[in-house]
Amino acid sequence: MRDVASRSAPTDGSRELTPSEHLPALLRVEDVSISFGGIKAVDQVSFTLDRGCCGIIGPNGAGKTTLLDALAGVLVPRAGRILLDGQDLTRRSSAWRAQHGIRRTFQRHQAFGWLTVEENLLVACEWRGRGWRILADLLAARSSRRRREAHLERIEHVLELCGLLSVRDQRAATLPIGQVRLMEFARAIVDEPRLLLLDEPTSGLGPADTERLGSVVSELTSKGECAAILVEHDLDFVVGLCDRLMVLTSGQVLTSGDPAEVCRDPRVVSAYIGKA
Ligand SMILES: Nc1ncnc2c1ncn2[C@@H]1O[C@H](COP(=O)(O)OP(=O)(O)OP(=O)(O)O)[C@@H](O)[C@H]1O
Repeated sequence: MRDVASRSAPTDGSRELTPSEHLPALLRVEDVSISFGGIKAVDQVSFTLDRGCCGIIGPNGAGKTTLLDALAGVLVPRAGRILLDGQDLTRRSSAWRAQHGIRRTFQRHQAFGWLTVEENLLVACEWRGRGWRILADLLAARSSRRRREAHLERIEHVLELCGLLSVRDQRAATLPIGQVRLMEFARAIVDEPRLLLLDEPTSGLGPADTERLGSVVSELTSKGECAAILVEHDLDFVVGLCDRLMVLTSGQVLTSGDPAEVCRDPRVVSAYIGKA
């Protein structure tokens, strides 16, 4: 089965359109399959993403998290390929992918509880600083002190965006779950990712924080600073935020395209929304 989720692709998934027919897509997923024993968790899924935000919805067990795991390098597909800028990363590690601008948040939070909020973000910046961008970092800031200052400036900006300035010096373990999740989101965006993979980021957030998170994702993706894939059960949030929507059922792409149109698709209504 082939499906397409690029910003300007048609809803029937019949043809891939990228900004330039000559440039490779930011992300290309080709016939990816992942099994756990006899369970086909992801079954020949294909799509491309160049920019914007692509939402993935589907019933429990549809394969959404497994697909994100494959994109993040947590799982290796049994078949198929994943390409970033045309480069095959199917068998690359999570660390390699992170160094190349892929960031992931998890359904279950993975904070460094003993570090402060600011330190959690600093870890993300400093780690990347020792990676492939070290030369750029060295040119931008000739001493580690100056590099640290640049990171702190960026962190300050991201903490403000995410409404976390007032808790910057608090240990992550002492925060309520909503703020921990916001901090993890902040940590994922602090180092200016190219591809953001968000797994149920609104889980545990109140309405105000959900709105804040949505507006930050929208700002990042609409400016073209990064593209995002959003797995989410909150359909209103997904439809409001995403410019593409892909529906997974039993590991396969049921349909993809414009979110409002996809939600009107009778197959989606009966398989997912349940109001046929
Ligand atoms: N580590 C694992 N071992 C065995 N089976 C697994 C494993 N992870 C996922 N599965 C199975 O793979 C299928 C897809 O699971 P996955 O978690 O990707 O679905 P999902 O769409 O993210 O569901 P949810 O919305 O509940 O998070 C399910 O049948 C699940 O039970």
